[in-house]
Amino acid sequence: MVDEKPTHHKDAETSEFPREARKWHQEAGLTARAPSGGGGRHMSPGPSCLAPPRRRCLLPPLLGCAMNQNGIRVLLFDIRSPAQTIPEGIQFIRGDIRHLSDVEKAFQDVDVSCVFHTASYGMSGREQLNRNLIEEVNVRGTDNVLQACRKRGVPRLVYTSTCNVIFGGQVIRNGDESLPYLPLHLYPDHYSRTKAVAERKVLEANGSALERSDGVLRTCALRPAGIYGPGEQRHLPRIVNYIEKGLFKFVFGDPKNLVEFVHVDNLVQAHILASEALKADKGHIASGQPYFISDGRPVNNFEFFRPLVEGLGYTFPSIRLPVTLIYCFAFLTEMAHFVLRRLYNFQPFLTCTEVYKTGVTHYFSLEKAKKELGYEAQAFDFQEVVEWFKAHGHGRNPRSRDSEGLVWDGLLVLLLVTVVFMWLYPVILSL
Ligand SMILES: NC(=O)c1ccc[n+]([C@@H]2O[C@H](COP(=O)([O-])OP(=O)(O)OC[C@H]3O[C@@H](n4cnc5c(N)ncnc54)[C@H](O)[C@@H]3O)[C@@H](O)[C@H]2O)c1
Repeated sequence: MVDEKPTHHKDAETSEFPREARKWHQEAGLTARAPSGGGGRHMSPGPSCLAPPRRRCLLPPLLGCAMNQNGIRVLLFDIRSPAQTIPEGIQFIRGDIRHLSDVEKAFQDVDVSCVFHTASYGMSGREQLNRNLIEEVNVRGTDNVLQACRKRGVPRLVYTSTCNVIFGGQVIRNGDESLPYLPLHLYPDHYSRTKAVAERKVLEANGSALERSDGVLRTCALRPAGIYGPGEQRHLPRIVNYIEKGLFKFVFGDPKNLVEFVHVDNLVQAHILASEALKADKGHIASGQPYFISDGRPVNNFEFFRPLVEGLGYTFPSIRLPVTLIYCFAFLTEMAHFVLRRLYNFQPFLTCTEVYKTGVTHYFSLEKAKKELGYEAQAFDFQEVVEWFKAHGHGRNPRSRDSEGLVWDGLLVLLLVTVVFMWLYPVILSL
């Protein structure tokens, strides 16, 4: 994703999507503002950018929208078309980051001043198990972006990394950017491993010479916690699906285990601040630097989702299971997926990595981001997420019958008995 020279909304009127863009504006509550000249310090998406409950919480379009609102021309490069019609002033280019020719095509005939590399693959669910694709998108894709930046003389690159580049299932409390990467074999999943490899490549590319100018490429990486917001499409629909199917019957791990999340608007703000902090007038302070980004409020993973469960009219589970038991269950599910994937590529209930990410304490200090980027996390109410789901037809019907729930309860008990049995089997044999 790239931003360019400042543009005027008049230009945008002749852009590719004028009619749809107007519709999007109306749907999303977007109000076009006069361009600021492109160098604005406070480039916030603001409440008018994409107003709940209609908007979708997807980082690339929201970031593009925020930049665009400040009068900056934006090119959105993605393999998938945006779920919503994009606003005026944003041009969408379909392409595959795995193909250098696609990436280079996106840079043609434009004077790109900053690339926000947010594309990735394999973070959650069954995606996590597709190692080849994960490697190709996250590592080769990043190589292609770096190559295109150097070749086309792009001076700034902000990479959207993840806090998982230094988390391998170990307890981390208030960790900071001095924590080392893990040896590659210790990453619990291929997504985290490839994100770490890609982040290193991005940070090592800082200071490399540009082909078309005397300048150098300046890079930095943001390491967000789990992203949420109204219309988030990766984690929340899966969770709501489990809740609605009656599968959210237990929580696991110690209630004192803490993780953290970041509202998409805070993350958008962090990206904009990071791109500014790569400029000369900020002393290139972010050059070659990683930054943890979150809401700054460590919370128990399940408690974080309590407002969603209860807000949709369901009962928050009172059963609490040990992490090791759930890990065993996840391991068996992954094995079953491995064996059956060609016949039936089902969505695993939980993967081993998801058990770590949700059940083991890991949260990070925001001090560096505050000091060097000027990042300040705004507080958000989870109720807006609940309202989004309600506005999209979710929520328990009080008159609904519980028979389906009983079937799922039965299945769940059966699964747990199987797991416990398999867990105890070696112990029984050794007696
Ligand atoms: N969602 C989270 O909780 C979370 C947490 C930490 C870090 N991150 C990072 O934030 C970024 C955005 O997260 P997200 O959940 O929106 O990610 P996502 O998986 O939805 O993917 C981001 C975008 O990459 C695009 N993409 C995938 N393969 C592509 C390809 N081959 N060519 C071009 N585009 C391709 C997708 O279409 C999508 O629009 C990612 O880099 C992710 O690693 C996300």
